[in-house]
Amino acid sequence: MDSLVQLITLACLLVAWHFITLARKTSKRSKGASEPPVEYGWIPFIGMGLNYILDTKRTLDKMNKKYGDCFTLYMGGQRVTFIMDHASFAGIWKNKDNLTFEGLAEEMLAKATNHRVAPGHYHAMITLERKALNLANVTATARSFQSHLFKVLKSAMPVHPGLYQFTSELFFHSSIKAFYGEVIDPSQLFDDFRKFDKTHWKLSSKAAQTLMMKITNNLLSQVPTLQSGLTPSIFHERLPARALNDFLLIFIGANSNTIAANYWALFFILSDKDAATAVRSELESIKYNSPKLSISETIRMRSSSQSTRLAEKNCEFTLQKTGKVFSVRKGDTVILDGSKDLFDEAVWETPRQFNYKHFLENDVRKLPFSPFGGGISLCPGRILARMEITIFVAEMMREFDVTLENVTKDSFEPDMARFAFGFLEPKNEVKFSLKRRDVEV
Ligand code: HEM
Repeated sequence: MDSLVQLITLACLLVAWHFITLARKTSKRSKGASEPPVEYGWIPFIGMGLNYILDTKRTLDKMNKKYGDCFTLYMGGQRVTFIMDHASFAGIWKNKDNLTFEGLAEEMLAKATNHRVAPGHYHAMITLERKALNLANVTATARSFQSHLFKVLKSAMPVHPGLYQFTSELFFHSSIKAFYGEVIDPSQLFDDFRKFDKTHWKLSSKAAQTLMMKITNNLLSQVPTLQSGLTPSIFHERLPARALNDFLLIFIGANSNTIAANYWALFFILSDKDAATAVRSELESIKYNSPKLSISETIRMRSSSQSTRLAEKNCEFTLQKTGKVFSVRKGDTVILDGSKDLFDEAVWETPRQFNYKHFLENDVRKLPFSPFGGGISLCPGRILARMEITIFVAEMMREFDVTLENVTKDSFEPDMARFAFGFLEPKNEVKFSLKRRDVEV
């Protein structure tokens, strides 16, 4: 009996091996001359998928060192080509007929929400969102955000174990009120949001999907008619209920990025004497240069977003730094990752250190810096995000003397878990104290 089991096991292993070898040969066979080098990894089918999920940054750095600025990783049966030369991004973004975004975005949304939008629906939603986030609406939302923030700051401040939790709660409260109006009670949403925030980068996580549905349902039950905040102008176009859910979800999800950005901006400015002095002196005037520069520098230090495209046809692109032409196949995913150039010693004076002068002394258009993506998927919330961060930092520093306690090397460490999915969170909480300043605002 034992030997029969062994025989069957051996036969199964042989058949499996045959298919694995066949699959690997097939996927390697049609490699064209100008295709980027491919890394298949050791595990059949999964390929480099596990390495990438477990430690994205390390995997990309390793591959970049091995192959240069363009390479393909075979992951979960798919070919994903990475381009790490920022100078080449503009050309990719311009090629919007061959390299598209919508299908991928629908896929990501389906994974995050467990709901597949109707074909073409994502495009309709985003078009509406772009229209809604026009300058007038964004300015009104930012003003509303400022007044809600101000109200909370004026009231008795709750005690928090650390600056990140404090920032999250304060920002979430004020931004949700700014969007959905006075009727909403953000405290009913916050705990679920934080749980979601901790898991959402694992887009296919069941827990993240359940939490997101809970948050949107809670939100919808609180704001059935959407009578105030920014939302009425958005919903003039009457979306069906399901679309409304997706829509709210995108807005809520965007908070993850902005919260982390607010935190790091405040933290970096407060822990850098020069930056803090420059920002404080400008808060008294109407000139707001230093906060803006510090925010750009914060984004450089801690954003980790990628820009993703799907190849609709076989197509070619040129790597600007080397002039080398590469091709991708129809169906391949193309990911633009600018993280390496954000720390390039040839570009930044002190690449690993917060230095707001990086943006003072350079023409931003010439820097390898596009944290909000580009082309058809350029972030529609970028202006609002920058306004909110500026307001947050300004109000905090105007209202309080904020003292960071026990700042060590560990306090500067980002948590890399969210790398490639947006702004990095801090790995460690920083204790702080607040002393109200006696100023008229
Ligand atoms: C610091 C804060 C933020 C950062 C770093 C950020 C970054 C990004 C990036 C990198 C993309 C993808 C671009 C691409 O694929 O090329 C994106 C897309 C997007 N962002 Fe943001 N974002 C932020 C805040 C916001 C806010 C506040 C909102 C909404 C109010 C928002 C809404 C969106 C939406 C809807 C998309 C998808 C666009 C599309 O599918 O065409 N983001 N963001």
